[in-house]
Amino acid sequence: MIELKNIHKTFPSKKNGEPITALSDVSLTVQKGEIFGVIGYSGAGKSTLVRCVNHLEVPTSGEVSINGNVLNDMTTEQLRQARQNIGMIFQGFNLLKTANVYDNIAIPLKLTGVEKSEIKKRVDKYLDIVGLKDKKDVFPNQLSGGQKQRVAIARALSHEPDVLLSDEATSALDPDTTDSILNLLLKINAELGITILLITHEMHVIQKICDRVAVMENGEVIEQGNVIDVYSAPKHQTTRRFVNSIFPSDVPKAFIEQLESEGPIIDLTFVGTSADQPALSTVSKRFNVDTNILSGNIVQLKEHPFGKLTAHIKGPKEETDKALAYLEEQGVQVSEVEQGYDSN
Ligand SMILES: Nc1ncnc2c1ncn2[C@@H]1O[C@H](COP(=O)(O)OP(=O)(O)OP(=O)(O)O)[C@@H](O)[C@H]1O
Repeated sequence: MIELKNIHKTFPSKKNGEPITALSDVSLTVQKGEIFGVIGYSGAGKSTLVRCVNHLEVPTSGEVSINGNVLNDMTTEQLRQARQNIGMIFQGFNLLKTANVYDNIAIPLKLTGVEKSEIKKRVDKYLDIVGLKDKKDVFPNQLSGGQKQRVAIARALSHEPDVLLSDEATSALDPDTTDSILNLLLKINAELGITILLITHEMHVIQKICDRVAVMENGEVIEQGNVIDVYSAPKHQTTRRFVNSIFPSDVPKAFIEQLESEGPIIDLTFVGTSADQPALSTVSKRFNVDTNILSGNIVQLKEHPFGKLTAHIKGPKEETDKALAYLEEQGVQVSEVEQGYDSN
């Protein structure tokens, strides 16, 4: 379990001005065995946060603990040992260019005192897990970006950590390669039970593999929770922007404004099995309203379908009110789109 309590991090300003606050009172708990994602725009403080977890950045104040061991209190030697339990992968892979794949994994193991026969066993085991058994003798410049990241993952796993930190590990990869690396992280989490804390600026990464998510802005966590809850009822404006970004509306604002005079425009969010229910179609049969779908899409969250429709409900106010209440009873999240839909 990773526990961050009231973390503050400031950096001295380069021009002797005010110190830069990168993290402000951040508290997070990542449960053992889960995949936890931190999302935010550039400069939100994500990298600083993830680097505080293994004390690559030492927090200005606040406490970091892994499996109950508080990193702040540790001696240099204790911290070195604790870090072996925390693997990390990076956007830029950080491989040794002059060493082949085998040595990229073997050298760090040798430096931590692992025996030669054990090193061979581990390199073989983890190259097999990442699907690169046949690339042992190859040098990094002969590998694709996805293969380089697989080597980096094997290197991190070879220390047999409980925790894997991922700092934008798929940001430099194309969409298909990103998906294959995300599938590999899912496999590692499921089969080896490794807890994963990842940071990203891509919603796709969150929805594909994360159980829980925290949203960061200006060095603060502005919202956190189960991915399904945060996606279906985002509270903060920035979270809504992220969620809307996966459902870009192609309905012209002027058209929506024109329709609004004849009845509400609503966003309907479906979670889990209710995504398959034709709730909207029953509404026009039960009540004196006409429904018209303006746009819609369904995405797959880690385990559940999650859909959003923008629809126009046309009819007398008392009937449209009843229709909206009925939809909510059916487990559909309904929110009225006011003054035209704006995906930003
Ligand atoms: N070593 C440093 N010295 C001074 N300021 C820093 C340092 N590292 C980060 N910062 C500042 O702290 C803030 C948060 O940066 P951080 O890199 O953690 O954000 P981020 O969300 O990871 O952004 P990005 O996605 O662009 O990497 C920024 O204002 C940044 O300029």
